[in-house]
Amino acid sequence: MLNVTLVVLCAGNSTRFEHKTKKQWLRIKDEPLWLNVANRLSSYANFDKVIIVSHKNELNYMKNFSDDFQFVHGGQTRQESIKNALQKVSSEHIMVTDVARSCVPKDVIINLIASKEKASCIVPILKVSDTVVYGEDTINRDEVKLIQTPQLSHTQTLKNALNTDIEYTDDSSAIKAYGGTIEYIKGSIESKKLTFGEELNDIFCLNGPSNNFFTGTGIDIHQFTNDKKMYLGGVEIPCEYGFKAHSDGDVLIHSVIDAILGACGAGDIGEFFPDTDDKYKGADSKLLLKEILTFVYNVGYEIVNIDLTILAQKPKINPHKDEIKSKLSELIGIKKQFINIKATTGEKMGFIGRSEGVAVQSIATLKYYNWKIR
Ligand SMILES: Nc1ccn([C@@H]2O[C@H](COP(=O)(O)OP(=O)(O)OP(=O)(O)O)[C@@H](O)[C@H]2O)c(=O)n1
Ligand SMILES: C[C@](O)(CO)[C@H](O)COP(=O)(O)O
Repeated sequence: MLNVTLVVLCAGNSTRFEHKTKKQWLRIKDEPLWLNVANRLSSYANFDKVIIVSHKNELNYMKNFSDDFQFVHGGQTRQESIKNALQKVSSEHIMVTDVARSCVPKDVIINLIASKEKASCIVPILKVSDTVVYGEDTINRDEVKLIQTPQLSHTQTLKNALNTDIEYTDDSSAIKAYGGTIEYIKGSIESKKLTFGEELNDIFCLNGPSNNFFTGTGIDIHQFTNDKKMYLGGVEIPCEYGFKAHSDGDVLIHSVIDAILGACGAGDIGEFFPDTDDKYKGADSKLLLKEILTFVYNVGYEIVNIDLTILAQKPKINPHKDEIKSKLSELIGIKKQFINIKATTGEKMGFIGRSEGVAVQSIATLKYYNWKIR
């Protein structure tokens, strides 16, 4: 073993990226970028361990993709994320990389490892050939270094250096401020960081997503109660009953949420909004759907269509179908033509037929966000 742990930082919010999908979740065929980076870098060297630092909302979902890595929660900042990972590192050295640097070549990894005893922190850099102006002054460009990742640090020195309230933008700045030594090696233009949306055009080393479609089903059932208003698909339906539930009881939205989660392999509504959590008591299901959609878009999907069937003896659904479709279209952000609503009674049989409650079955189809054609 190398006595080096690889840490892949994937806990950022991709705020400056400004795409619906976060950088770390762009698909390369069927592989999210974070997994592509982790697999590729770990194939270049025999790391003791590979740690993936994940956004707290995405950690459980990430675990579905690989058993080969250890997953830890990220923090509010890049530095906090590294500190969380450091708690799990026992090797003498640590290599920290940004998932946003998706095309780091093998020779950079090999050179970092070969230099590991030379200083507290080994840093790949690019020199600058353009004229550089700082404020009003043209400065000596030979003195300018563009600092890249991955950086390889002595683990204990990095721990000590980050034991501070000062926020550093990279590991080497913290180690330098702590008094550690730095060794610069040649970086690579291929290690360019993906920060802004338009920089996607510069990523040549990666294929786009596969054209696969993903289908999920959802079923929800709620019993009538006469002390609540009835909501179906975010629309208030005039009826003597509402639905007994921890939330507002919008059985249609709950069923659609489960279908969407099913299509992207993300479990079910209860895993996101436990009915034991007081936070969701009386919750507006439109907001729950909004939260699920943010998650689903963040992790790389788009919604193609939704088809659903409402099983209800009462109320009559037909007069409300169009309004429900319009509301769903507005909430989900797909055209009305991609939403279909069917309704059926229970023919007076069973709990539907006896007008004890309503069930909704939904099917959702999803595809990957195609970042290559934007
Ligand atoms: N709290 C954070 C913030 C950032 N990162 C990671 O640090 C790297 C560099 O950050 P950046 O490229 O700025 O990514 P984001 O923080 O996602 O971008 P933005 O600042 O635009 O939100 C990325 O791999 C990012 O996932 C992290 O693990 N934890
Ligand atoms: C660590 C880094 O990639 C070195 O250039 C850079 O400082 C990260 O900055 P960000 O604002 O967190 O993207």
